Amino acid sequence: MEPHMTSQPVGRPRVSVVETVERMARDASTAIARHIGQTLEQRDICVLALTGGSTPAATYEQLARMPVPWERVHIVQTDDHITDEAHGPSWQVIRKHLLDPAAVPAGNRHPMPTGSRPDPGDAAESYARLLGLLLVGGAPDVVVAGLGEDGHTVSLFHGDPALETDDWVAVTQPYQNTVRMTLTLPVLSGAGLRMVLAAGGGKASAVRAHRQGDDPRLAALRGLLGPDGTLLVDRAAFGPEAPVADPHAPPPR
Ligand SMILES: O=C1O[C@H](COP(=O)(O)O)[C@@H](O)[C@H](O)[C@H]1O
Repeated sequence: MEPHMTSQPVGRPRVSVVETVERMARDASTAIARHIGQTLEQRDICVLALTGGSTPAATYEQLARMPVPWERVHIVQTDDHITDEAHGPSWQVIRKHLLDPAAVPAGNRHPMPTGSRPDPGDAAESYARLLGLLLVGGAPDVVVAGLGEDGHTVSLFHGDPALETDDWVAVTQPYQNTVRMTLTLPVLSGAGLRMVLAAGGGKASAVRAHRQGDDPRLAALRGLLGPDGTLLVDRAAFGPEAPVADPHAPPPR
């Protein structure tokens, strides 16, 4: 078994460190499947809010191979690009690595209406109405997010008004030449399981800033994780000071 480490100095955010993206995928998919099972013991359906990007693909692939009752699991998006295509690139990642291999029923797939130009504001409102029908207690059961090299998570960018709104779904200012649709902290922060996945040395500076304190660029990450969310990183994203491995540490809860 590959080593698994946890770094949690007193008063600092919880960061779980694993050696490889494969181990990250195993730990994250195990935690997600366990949370789905626990939720379905209480209710008829479970709602996963999932991000795109490259990092969670391996997690989705492992989750797709697990014995999950997908007919009772609904998939929504945390964020995506507004494009001229029918669906944004993040939905393509979720569909390719999870929905199709797991044969998630069509009625349980809820892509953001990001192709709905020319009025993204209306599209965001319609997605918020859908969430109002699906979510119990105003939050998904599980949130899986990623981390940008500049410290953003989902599509909540430092300085963007989407960080301040009470609306559940927002349209961002242009970021790197794209406008995004994103769930916001009021809906994301209430999820029972919140995991942010970060891999590779490009994320090390953002992970270090998060561990060190209250850098304003990391406000979205802090808000999403809250006191009990997990930032799960590989050794490269943690940086050279990664703690000594504990091969017996359990996956994060
Ligand atoms: O820009 C974004 O990037 C992050 C991280 O992507 P990754 O490819 O490095 O995993 C992604 O999670 C986020 O949704 C998106 O806005």
